[in-house]
Amino acid sequence: MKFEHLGIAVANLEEANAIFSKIFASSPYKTETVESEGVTTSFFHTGNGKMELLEATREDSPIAKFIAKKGPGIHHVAFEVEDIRAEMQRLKQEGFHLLNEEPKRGADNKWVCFLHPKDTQSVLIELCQEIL
Ligand SMILES: CC[C@@H](C(=O)O)C(=O)SCCNC(=O)CCNC(=O)[C@H](O)C(C)(C)COP(=O)(O)OP(=O)(O)OC[C@H]1O[C@@H](n2cnc3c(N)ncnc32)[C@H](O)[C@@H]1OP(=O)(O)O
Ligand SMILES: [Co+2]
Repeated sequence: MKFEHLGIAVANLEEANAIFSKIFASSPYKTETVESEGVTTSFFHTGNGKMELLEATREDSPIAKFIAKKGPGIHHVAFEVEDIRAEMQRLKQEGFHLLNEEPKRGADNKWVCFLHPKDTQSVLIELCQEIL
């Protein structure tokens, strides 16, 4: 498993892009809306992995709920795997609760699956695999 990205929940993507563009001295390399998750994302390259900023597109988005409860901040950590179905099966057998039973299409050309934070020390973990 390899670190892939850190997901940051933001209230205003334009403002957050401006802040992180100054920090990284570069612009996001892409912006993408994933309607199934109710988010618009932007991605920055970092020296090691990526940073994903997420703004809610609707009130029932996980990002809208998170911001309403906790405010903007670190939302999830994503790890790349070679075979997402095999990892999902392995982790399910280990007793983790998967938040989706089938891989779903995420941003930046990935299949994704989330583990429930109640099993992972309150850290939402995303598994992802490149869509070939
Ligand atoms: C763009 C696509 C993709 C990519 O390609 O990178 C993404 O990153 S999409 C990211 C957005 N999508 C998701 O987060 C999907 C998975 N998340 C969920 O299914 C839900 O958000 C959740 C984690 C199951 C929580 O939903 P729900 O139970 O409806 O919300 P509550 O507000 O009632 O929270 C219950 C419980 O969980 C805690 N919580 C919620 N979010 C997080 C979080 N990000 N990290 C840690 N803990 C979280 C919340 O605080 C509650 O805890 P208690 O108060 O102790 O009960
Ligand atoms: Co993500």
